Amino acid sequence: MAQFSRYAQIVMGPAGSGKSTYCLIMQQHAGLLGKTIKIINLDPAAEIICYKPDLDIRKLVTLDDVMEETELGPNGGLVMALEYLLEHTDWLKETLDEFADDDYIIIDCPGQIELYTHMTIIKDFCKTMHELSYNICGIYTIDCTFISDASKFISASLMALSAMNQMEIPHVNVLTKCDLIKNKKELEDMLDTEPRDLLFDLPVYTTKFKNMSEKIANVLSDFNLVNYIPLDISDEETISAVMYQVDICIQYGETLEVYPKDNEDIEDDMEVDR
Ligand SMILES: Nc1nc2c(ncn2[C@@H]2O[C@H](COP(=O)(O)OP(=O)(O)OP(=O)(O)O)[C@@H](O)[C@H]2O)c(=O)[nH]1
Repeated sequence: MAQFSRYAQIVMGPAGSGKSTYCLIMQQHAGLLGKTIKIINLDPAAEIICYKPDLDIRKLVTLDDVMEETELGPNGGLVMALEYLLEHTDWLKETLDEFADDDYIIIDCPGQIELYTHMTIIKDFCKTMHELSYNICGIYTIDCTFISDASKFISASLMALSAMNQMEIPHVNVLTKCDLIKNKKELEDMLDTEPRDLLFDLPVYTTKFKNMSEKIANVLSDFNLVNYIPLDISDEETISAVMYQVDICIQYGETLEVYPKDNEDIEDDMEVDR
């Protein structure tokens, strides 16, 4: 079995779901706690990014390069650019080796979900990272409006499930943009409710689809397959809670002390120290 000495998160999710913002927020949060998080941009088509990448696929290859040199369109070109990266793991390794051994890495992926739901390219990238001793947790970002009613909840859960199933790495679903939710209690209630108990809210188009949705919701409930952690970027407590969950997933033991679950824990620790 591979021995991991370094840690990383790979951030996946639909276009515009808040992947880059998540990376920036986690980097800033770690900075406040005296930890360094390095961010890798894996999107060769990215134009404007809200953080300064520490490693950037665009320095090796851009989507425009690929499209100019081949007859491929944007989707084929994106896959080819990622394949090019995997053919140049020396470049990747060289840059990663410049990071300190205890630097934590967050990898920001492109928003084309087929990359993690039915293609193997991102999975292959994770295998390469494993070979470079990184233990990786998959973060799947879902815009909180994507689960605002029962039918959206089922669709979003199936989407997250396909990524979990395809990637086969520890996985955390993060519900992004929760700062935009006015009724936080409603969100909390929804997250506390079993998927099968959300069905009363389901619009009934045909009996066939209602039956199918019920069956899917029952499977989600029975196997406790998909859970979401809310992230409100204006609330440091929720940022800590996400980090804590990820740390547990990849057994990042040291950080359990550095990223307490919430402010009460910080205060408790201070009491003990006194
Ligand atoms: N209010 C609020 N806006 C957010 C949050 N996260 C992202 N956004 C906004 O949503 C838009 C998309 O955010 P990004 O972080 O670029 O999303 P992305 O998933 O990286 O986008 P792609 O790389 O294009 O797939 C931007 O306008 C962000 O400012 C959040 O937590 N709260």
